[in-house]
Amino acid sequence: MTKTGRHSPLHSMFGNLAFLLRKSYQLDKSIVFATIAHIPVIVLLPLLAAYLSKSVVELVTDASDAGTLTVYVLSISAGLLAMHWLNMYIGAKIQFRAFYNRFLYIGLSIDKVMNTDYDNIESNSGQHKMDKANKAMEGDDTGTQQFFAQLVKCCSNGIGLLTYSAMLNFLSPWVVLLLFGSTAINYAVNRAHNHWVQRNKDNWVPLERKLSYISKKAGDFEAAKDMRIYGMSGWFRQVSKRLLGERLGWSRKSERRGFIVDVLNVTMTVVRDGAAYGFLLYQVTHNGISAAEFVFFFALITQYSGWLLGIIDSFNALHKTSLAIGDMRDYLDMPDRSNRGAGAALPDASPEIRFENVWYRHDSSDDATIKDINFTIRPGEKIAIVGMNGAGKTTLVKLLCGLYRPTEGAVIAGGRNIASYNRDDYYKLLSVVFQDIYLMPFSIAKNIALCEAHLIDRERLEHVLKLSGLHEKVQSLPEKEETQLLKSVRDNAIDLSGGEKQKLALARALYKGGSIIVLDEPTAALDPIAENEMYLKYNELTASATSIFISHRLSSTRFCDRILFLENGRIVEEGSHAELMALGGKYAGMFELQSHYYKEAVGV
Ligand SMILES: Nc1ncnc2c1ncn2[C@@H]1O[C@H](COP(=O)(O)OP(=O)(O)OP(=O)(O)O)[C@@H](O)[C@H]1O
Repeated sequence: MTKTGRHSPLHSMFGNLAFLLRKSYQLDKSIVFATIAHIPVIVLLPLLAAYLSKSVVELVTDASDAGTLTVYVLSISAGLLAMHWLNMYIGAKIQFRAFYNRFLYIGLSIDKVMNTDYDNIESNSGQHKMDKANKAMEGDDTGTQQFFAQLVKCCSNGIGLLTYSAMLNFLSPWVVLLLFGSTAINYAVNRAHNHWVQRNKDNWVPLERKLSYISKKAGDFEAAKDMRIYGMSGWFRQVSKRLLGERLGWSRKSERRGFIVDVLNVTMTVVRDGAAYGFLLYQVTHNGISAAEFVFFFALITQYSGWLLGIIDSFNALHKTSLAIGDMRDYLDMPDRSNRGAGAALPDASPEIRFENVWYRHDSSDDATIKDINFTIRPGEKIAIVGMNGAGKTTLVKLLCGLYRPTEGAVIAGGRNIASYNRDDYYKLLSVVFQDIYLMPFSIAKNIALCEAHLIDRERLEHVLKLSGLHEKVQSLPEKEETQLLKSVRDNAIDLSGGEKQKLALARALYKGGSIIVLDEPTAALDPIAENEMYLKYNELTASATSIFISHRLSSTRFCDRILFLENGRIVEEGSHAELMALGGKYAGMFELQSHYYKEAVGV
């Protein structure tokens, strides 16, 4: 949808600048000091040069001797050279620190993405905020890196402008008025253009996100098989071409407007300078100002337009920077609704879990995914949740984990609403194997223990490797549990098969030793022998924990104490395997359907 309506940024320009100054002062004081030191140097440099020209003309017209002239010129030139060196030194220092600062902000963004509430980054609005914020941090030309250079330019241009205005006032206030008035017009035009860009960003940021997804996926090894077998490359190219076309359409609009703004700026500058020089010549011919004064004022007027253009450019750049910083703040300030402060004490043993009238609706959906769910899992009880694809099983697990907050109702663990626990404390209770398994380019040991090598409990590691069925495989590798994973990142690494990854994820959950164990389709990729071994060991795996087992293979539910059958977000049947079979309802129907093929195969 195209949006061209006006909407104001949430943060004011000065609010954003104050934020960045304050934050940068906390993170890296030296950049703030370098910025302050750079401003007077930039203002004094051209003034010194103008003064040098004026003095030389004065000495020549006063017929001073060559010796005085040489000493004078040499000393002012030495001063100028020293100022230039200082200017370059501080400029380089600011550049380097700004680069470093940008990485500090990237660090803040990484902290945010890793720590903010899960639903903040899963939602479309959260993703959108993250994309816009990343634009303030990705690359040398972005808000967080450019801010200090632009601030230096803006302040030095501002101070230069005031100083030169005061001096040109001696020549004529009309010159100052002419120079100043025309600048105000330039500024207004540029500001309107920047606002247009900001207002319309929402039209192209989603396009860029899609384009970036396509370029990532096209080069992603994981997608390489499907790309080839399903001949997706032509289709990808078409989608990419269409998106690029839309994106270029917006670029064209923006460039066209930018071009008109540039033409206006240049025209105003030429007219302004022409009028000022004309006035100066008139003063020479009619009011008899001296040659030295002419040279001095000429230099001032020339530099004045430099300050003026500089102030327009740097103020506009600062304004752009501020908008980008506003985007970053919108993202960094995204509030967490979960409890991040002191929370209730965690239960000592495996807790009772209760869902009380729980409803959940995804932001992007009209219908609720979870509808008025009520159930209790006793401490240490083993529950199976079954149901068709999309019934809401994983959503239920995310609610239990506190990754989603119920739209209505409450999830109770250990007698308390889980919202009353500190969020990160509560996570300590949980050992979860999700369907999508996340491996990192570290050793197998680190992938299981998720900590530095010296902190790994080796006995525990060995134990969980055996329990998860991965021990034999690990022992067969030359470097055993120190074998590195992810070939796409490390040369000396290996990749695990789908089933081995699932075993590793189980080992990770067991190593953590949470008192609530949730296994979401943990056997989907296991061979029948490995699957059977896991069922046999299930009591040992989940000993002393309250556990939830989600599976489509209904044979697996027999070792659970109770089964919840979920359909369209509601629990429609509940009981032990025997009870549900006796009921002859949906569970029994599904079980019969699955076992039918096995019976047929063995001729039962
Ligand atoms: N982030 C989301 N935004 C909108 N809808 C979602 C989101 N995540 C899941 N859904 C929808 O919620 C419904 C339940 O999804 P869920 O993953 O809980 O099902 P499931 O029972 O675990 O399915 P499966 O057996 O296939 O794993 C689905 O219809 C799905 O499309």
